[in-house]
Amino acid sequence: SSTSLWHLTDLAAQRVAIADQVAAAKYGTPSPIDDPVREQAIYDSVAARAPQLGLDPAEAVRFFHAQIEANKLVQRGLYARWTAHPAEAPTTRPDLGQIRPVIDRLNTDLLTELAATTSLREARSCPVRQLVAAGFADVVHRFDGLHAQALAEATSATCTD
Ligand SMILES: O=C(O)C(=O)C[C@]1(C(=O)O)C=C[C@@H](O)C=C1
Repeated sequence: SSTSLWHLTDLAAQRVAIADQVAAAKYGTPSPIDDPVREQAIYDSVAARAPQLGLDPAEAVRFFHAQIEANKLVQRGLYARWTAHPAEAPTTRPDLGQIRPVIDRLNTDLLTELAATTSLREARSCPVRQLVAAGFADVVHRFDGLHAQALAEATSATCTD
């Protein structure tokens, strides 16, 4: 099992960072930010894999709900930025079909690390440790305010109250 929340937090930060590519893939296309079918597929997959990792499916789904809300927070923030300042909008459009496998991999790694951090996430010290880890990740990933806010959202479901 893990001795810190760092790896889990770094994985969440990588998932927040990849939202930039997702937004660039969808911006200016008819594909909406929200894809409920894709979200449900993630929740179903997470819930199905949770028990063999010793995780409560509902708890695992709650954690991934926060990851997806964080991702959408970045996408919406970037859309607003790009609409207000078209010069900042991406000039090339990545293929969502190539980004989702990377997200799938991050989801798998997050689920594994969620299981490895169960005792840390249940500890009284969890909230302050999570706050410190997220602040460190903001610096390591050079996050701006939008991405730092998203990582705060993503890590809001780490500790089990
Ligand atoms: O895969 C997408 O289309 C995304 O926008 C990423 C993501 C996610 O965080 O996994 C976020 C919003 C969508 O509703 C579905 C999934």
